[in-house]
Amino acid sequence: MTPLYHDFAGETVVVFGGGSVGARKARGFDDAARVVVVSPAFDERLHEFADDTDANGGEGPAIELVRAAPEAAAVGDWLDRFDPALAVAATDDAAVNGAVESAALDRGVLVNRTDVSGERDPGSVVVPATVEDDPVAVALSTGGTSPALAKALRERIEAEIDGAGEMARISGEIREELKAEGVAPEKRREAVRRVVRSRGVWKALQKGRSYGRQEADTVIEEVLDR
Ligand SMILES: C[C@@]1(CC(=O)O)C2=NC(=C\c3[nH]c(c(CCC(=O)O)c3CC(=O)O)Cc3[nH]c(c(CC(=O)O)c3CCC(=O)O)/C=C3\N/C(=C\2)[C@@H](CCC(=O)O)[C@]3(C)CC(=O)O)/[C@H]1CCC(=O)O
Ligand SMILES: NC(=O)c1ccc[n+]([C@@H]2O[C@H](COP(=O)([O-])OP(=O)(O)OC[C@H]3O[C@@H](n4cnc5c(N)ncnc54)[C@H](O)[C@@H]3O)[C@@H](O)[C@H]2O)c1
Repeated sequence: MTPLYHDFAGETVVVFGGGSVGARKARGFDDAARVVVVSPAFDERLHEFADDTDANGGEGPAIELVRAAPEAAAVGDWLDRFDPALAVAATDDAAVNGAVESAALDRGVLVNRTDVSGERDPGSVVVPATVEDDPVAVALSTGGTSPALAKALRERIEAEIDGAGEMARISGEIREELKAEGVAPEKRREAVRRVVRSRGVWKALQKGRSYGRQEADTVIEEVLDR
């Protein structure tokens, strides 16, 4: 398994199965993609998300619900209808999940099977546990071996990367500023490395962005001997 970050903007994700797993997967993709859930019944959270018309930048419901229970042989037609970039197999019917997998693979559509772990067909993807502090994103997988461990590790990392989003913005800014000032690449790299590793800057960020930036400037002055 090779981890990648994929941009689903403007794409469709179709989730087969509207139970608790289908609801979690749909929610995971609805910020970026148009999400359609095909199922004969829907977890109550899905009704709430489907009603949340602000979530999609005001452009219609975040999640569309289609009430249907396709048989295995009909799954391909549903994929042709929605032309998704990713299909998620989250029904409680292994034959239907299997059909989602093979119909998707036939069409070159990425597929996530939620009801199997371990070895899978080429072209299928695992959905990792994720922690986000925009623009920083951490994704973690146990290769399908232990989703419960993935969740437990995700909770640890959540605490660990508190403030990382702001740190990314500040250190990115500093990098650009030092470049513009013509600071030699070696010095510039050292300054940025010291900032992202500085306990003082991380601590100051807890109080707010400007405190973090101020502390970072002190670190830079030291490195540049100014
Ligand atoms: C990370 C996360 C993302 C997400 O789903 O959004 C995710 N599972 C999460 C939680 C979770 N899932 C399960 C439990 C109960 C405890 C347990 O059984 O261990 C818990 C924990 C809980 O709920 O507390 C049960 C379970 N999961 C799978 C099976 C099928 C099987 O193993 O055969 C069964 C058994 C069903 C049964 O036997 O009934 C399969 C998969 N689940 C995966 C991802 C993929 C591998 C990820 C990896 O490589 O680690 C994979 C292979 C396929 C996929 O879905 O992509 C999400 C954490 C979200 C978070 O961060 O909180
Ligand atoms: N990946 C994970 O993290 C994870 C966690 C728990 C369970 N699972 C597995 O995922 C599957 C779903 O789990 P769940 O807890 O959401 O189950 P669930 O029973 O709550 O939901 C299954 C949904 O599939 C729908 N469905 C049934 N036949 C269908 C069809 N032909 N087409 C479309 N939808 C159909 C049902 O109406 C229901 O809404 C199970 O097979 C389970 O083994 C995976």
